[in-house]
Amino acid sequence: MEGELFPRERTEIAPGAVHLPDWLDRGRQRELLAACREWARPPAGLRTVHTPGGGTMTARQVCLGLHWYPYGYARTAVDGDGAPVKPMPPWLAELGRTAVTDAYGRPPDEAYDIALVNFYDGDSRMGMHRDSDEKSAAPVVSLSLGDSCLFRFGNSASRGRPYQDVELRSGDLFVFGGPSRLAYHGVPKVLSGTAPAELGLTGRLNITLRVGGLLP
Ligand SMILES: O=C(O)CCC(=O)C(=O)O
Ligand SMILES: [Fe+2]
Repeated sequence: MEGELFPRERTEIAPGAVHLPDWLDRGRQRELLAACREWARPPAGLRTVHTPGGGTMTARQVCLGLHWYPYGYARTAVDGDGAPVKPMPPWLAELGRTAVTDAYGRPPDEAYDIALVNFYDGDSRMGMHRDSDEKSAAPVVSLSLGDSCLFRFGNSASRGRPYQDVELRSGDLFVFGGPSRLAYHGVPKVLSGTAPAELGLTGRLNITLRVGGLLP
């Protein structure tokens, strides 16, 4: 919703977890969307992720820099077509650095070298989980495009309460690091049909930027 009575404000959801609404302007959102469409193409393109327990993730995913699979990182799409993962573009690493600087008032110590792009259609969700396969403690940077969603941000001890639900809209930035780096989080609901019409996206894209601490 635009033109609302009170502008949405920067909010610290938990220590080290910061929501910056409307961080990307429409032009930047369009550029990112165009890039996501290219990354989603084969080889090593968008795929369905299966978990070892027999589950299927409803959000489809493509990775850059290193390929995430449940539960580790590889240089090739080991659970997809086996092709080498696409490189992390320097401009995207720079966007991660700028995001952390804006969220925390100081730049990160390390360079962003991994991106996970998740595509959610109207029925997709993501269960509560921690981003714990990275060796670096650098904050996770999350960018949202398209449909809004309910993002659930919890605690580091369990998937349950206490947690807070935040609406993430197209262009929003969410950064979680420090004491919140290993907090459980998930996406219980995508709000279908809420994407800005001029973006031309049905569904939701989320891009998380991470520092692996894994490359030599
Ligand atoms: O889609 C989101 O907002 C969260 C994605 C996420 O948690 C992940 O990729 O690990
Ligand atoms: Fe995550």
